[in-house]
Amino acid sequence: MIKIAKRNLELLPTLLAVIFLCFQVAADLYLPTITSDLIDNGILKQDIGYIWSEGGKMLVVAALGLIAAAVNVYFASTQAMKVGKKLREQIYRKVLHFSSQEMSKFGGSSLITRSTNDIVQIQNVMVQFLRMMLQSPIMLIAACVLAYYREPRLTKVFLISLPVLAIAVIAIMYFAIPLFKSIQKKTDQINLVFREGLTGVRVIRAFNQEKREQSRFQRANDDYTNTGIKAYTIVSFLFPIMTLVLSLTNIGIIWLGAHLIAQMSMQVGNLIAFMTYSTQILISFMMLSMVFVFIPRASASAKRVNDVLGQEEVIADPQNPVKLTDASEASLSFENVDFRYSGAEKLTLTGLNFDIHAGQTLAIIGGTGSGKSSLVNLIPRLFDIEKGKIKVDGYPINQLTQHDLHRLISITQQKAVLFSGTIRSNMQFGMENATDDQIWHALEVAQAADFVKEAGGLDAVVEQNGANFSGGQRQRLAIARTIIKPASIYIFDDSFSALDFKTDAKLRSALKQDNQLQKAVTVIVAQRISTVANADLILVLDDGKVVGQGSHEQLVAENKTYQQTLNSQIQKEAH
Ligand SMILES: Nc1ncnc2c1ncn2[C@@H]1O[C@H](COP(=O)(O)OP(=O)(O)OP(=O)(O)O)[C@@H](O)[C@H]1O
Repeated sequence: MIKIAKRNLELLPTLLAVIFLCFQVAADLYLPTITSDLIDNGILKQDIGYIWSEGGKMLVVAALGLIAAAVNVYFASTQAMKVGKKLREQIYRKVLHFSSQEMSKFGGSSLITRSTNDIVQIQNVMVQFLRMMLQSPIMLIAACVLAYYREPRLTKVFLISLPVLAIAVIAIMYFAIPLFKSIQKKTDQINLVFREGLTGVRVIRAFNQEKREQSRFQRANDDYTNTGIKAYTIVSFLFPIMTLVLSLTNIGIIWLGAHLIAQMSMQVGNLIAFMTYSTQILISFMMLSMVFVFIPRASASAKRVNDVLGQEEVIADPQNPVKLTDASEASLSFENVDFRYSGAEKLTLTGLNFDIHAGQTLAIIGGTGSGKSSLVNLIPRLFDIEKGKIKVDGYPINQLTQHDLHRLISITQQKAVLFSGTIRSNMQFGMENATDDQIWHALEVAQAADFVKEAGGLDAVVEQNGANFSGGQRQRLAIARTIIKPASIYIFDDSFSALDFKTDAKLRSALKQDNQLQKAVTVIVAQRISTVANADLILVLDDGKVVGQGSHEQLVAENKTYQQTLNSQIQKEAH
């Protein structure tokens, strides 16, 4: 919490919040003194002039206290909101740089909880800190001193009531704090189930699994609700205990005070003032204890937020990166590359060696799970290799900043991802200042122009995840976005699989004729031989190893795996 406060609170507004809080406390503490004077010197002596002047003073002090409180609330709340805003921005920025390893460490649902619910906990405690946490101790100490100064004989009552209250607060904290901490984890679980249900809603309905999913959600929801009920039930005991102690304390004070007044050794005004201070002491004590109940929950949240912000990136930029020059020509080479997913026993890819140059196409073919996507994901450094060297345009990729490396590469992932917006905004992801002509050209090459025209042109709406387009249309839009970006290496990871044979052939021939792509290296991952047959170099992958490498003709003549794949596909088509 302290770390977050230090980094994100602004000095001047925080200081102003504290200063106005002090004014408010001073006003609250001054009021009982005026009341006491008003009773002893005004009411008891029936001095109407004095009553008017002290009454006026009370009004002014109360009004000033109110204004100070309002100003304090304004600065405390705006600061807390700003801290929340900064934390959300920092988390989002950080997450955008996370590799898959870091993503899977936290999990998407937990990252959402951390950037919403956890930050709200921190915000709430920030407001409490700038109000109650500072106000309560100042008030508590000052009211104790002033009460003692008013009537030391009555302070005996506190020797019983304060320890009773302290024991009650400690007991409540002991039971409630662990529950508050676990509530955050349970929120993660609710989000996880909810998110899975939302993304898989069609599958759930198609398999008639609504009841099963509903009961899975209910379990997570019940778990969260029951923990919350338990925690707040325990905390709710604080108020009755506090009211009881407050009433008993007042009875004790009145009882003792009445004796002293009867003995003529104390004035009525003093008793009234003392009782006000006593209420202030007990309320401050309770506020302070409430804060101590909520601090652990917020500090658990702060830890969860700090864990994300402090996460070291597995894939880091080099300390002295090589600068890109315009002179370099497109090329891609793998030298003895081995790769393994973190925690995996077996190497996912072994002994990869190839070299490909501007204007050439590299195709990667292989069965499911053979390592095709893993291989292409190594090029933009989505994962780091264990051994060997990968060079893009002659630069070893680990010597470039990731920003520079990503400038050289344009990729269509296996699962086409589109963002909500318009066709134009999605295309501008590839090139920020793309003109309409450039966008239409990319759409033509990607065989997407026709359906985009039908959908209403470049301003046609794209729903979340591109849900208003078919799988094949989404793939073509993703391909167009890849093509529009000026790059040295164009990667299409199984991007043609949802296209029919005719569109696939037309698209590949348009890619070959495109000026931009002719100067670049094209990498195509595919399962269909027809998609890869025209490539300059074909890698045949099997279980992470290259079992064949060469042109289509060479592989047809010499490579068994390739021949088997070809035969099985010819037979399939014949059927
Ligand atoms: N993020 C990951 N963490 C751990 N293992 C992974 C990860 N992604 C893939 N794998 C494993 O690596 C191997 C290669 O997977 P990869 O996705 O590269 O295959 P692929 O040839 O692209 O398959 P497909 O054609 O089905 O897409 C598989 O055994 C898979 O289980």
